[in-house]
Amino acid sequence: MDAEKRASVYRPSPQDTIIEVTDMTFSRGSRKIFDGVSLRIPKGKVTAIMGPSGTGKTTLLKLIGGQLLPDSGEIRLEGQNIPGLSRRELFVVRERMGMLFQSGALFTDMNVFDNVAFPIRVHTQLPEDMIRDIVLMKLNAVGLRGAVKLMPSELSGGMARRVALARAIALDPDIVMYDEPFTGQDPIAMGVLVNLIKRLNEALGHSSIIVSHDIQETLSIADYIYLLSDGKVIAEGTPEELRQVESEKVRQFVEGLPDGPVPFHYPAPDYVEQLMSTGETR
Ligand SMILES: Nc1ncnc2c1ncn2[C@@H]1O[C@H](COP(=O)(O)OP(=O)(O)OP(=O)(O)O)[C@@H](O)[C@H]1O
Repeated sequence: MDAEKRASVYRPSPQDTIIEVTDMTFSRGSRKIFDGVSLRIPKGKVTAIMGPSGTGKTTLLKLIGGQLLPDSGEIRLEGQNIPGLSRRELFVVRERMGMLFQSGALFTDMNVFDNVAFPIRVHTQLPEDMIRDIVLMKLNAVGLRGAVKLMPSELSGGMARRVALARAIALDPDIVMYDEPFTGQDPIAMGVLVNLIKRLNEALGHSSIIVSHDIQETLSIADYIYLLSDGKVIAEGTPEELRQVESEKVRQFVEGLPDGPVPFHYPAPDYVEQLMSTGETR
């Protein structure tokens, strides 16, 4: 890339950063998941964290949310180091984070209204009439105000995901984290969610972080992407930039190829030897 082009390329700067991860390491047993990762999540934008399966994308969201502690390094939310916070401080910081996890199902014994009201009731002392207005506003934003009285069992998969999204934004978070938001959705529901995530990001001004395997959908709404592999950031940039990177590893990923420099198989002993051996496999 020539100097003039490079100068015009967008990079998150310290001024527009909401989360800064610096030289972070994290291991699970003897397996190093992160080996000195540094990245910035820009304010008000949609940032995608992508990479091969098992590379630690969900783990990164949990580290940012303070559910896991890194072995070393910093994870700063506008200056506050999340791993260094007390439980009480973390509770307050979490009000600023909305999370939409794939497994984060709705409470099945509560109707749509109570599901969305739940975090407001836990985190605030607001009177019920104000809670009602907020819940209706959030449901309206995801197009489901009319579903307010339904039980989760009466919703389609796409509707349930949108109610979960209304719940994730109930407290007007500064950051919304999405873990595989499109998984299991039919193409129409997926398109609705893709648009919704982008629209809400623009309308509400929060910063979105998306972890997803749905490469084309994610690239279509991401402002900035970090590609993780082997415990590190191996590429970053706008969707256009990543599409132009020539590294085979990046190409394999951006083009969604099942195999390439990043192997399909999780590291394993030799297959034939394992089948022939009588040793422990479980
Ligand atoms: N609770 C846990 N205990 C031990 N190891 C775990 C645990 N959760 C995840 N891991 C391991 O940590 C690594 C990273 O997992 P993680 O779920 O963050 O990956 P990912 O990139 O989100 O994967 P995928 O794209 O398949 O969802 C994997 O090797 C996984 O086996």
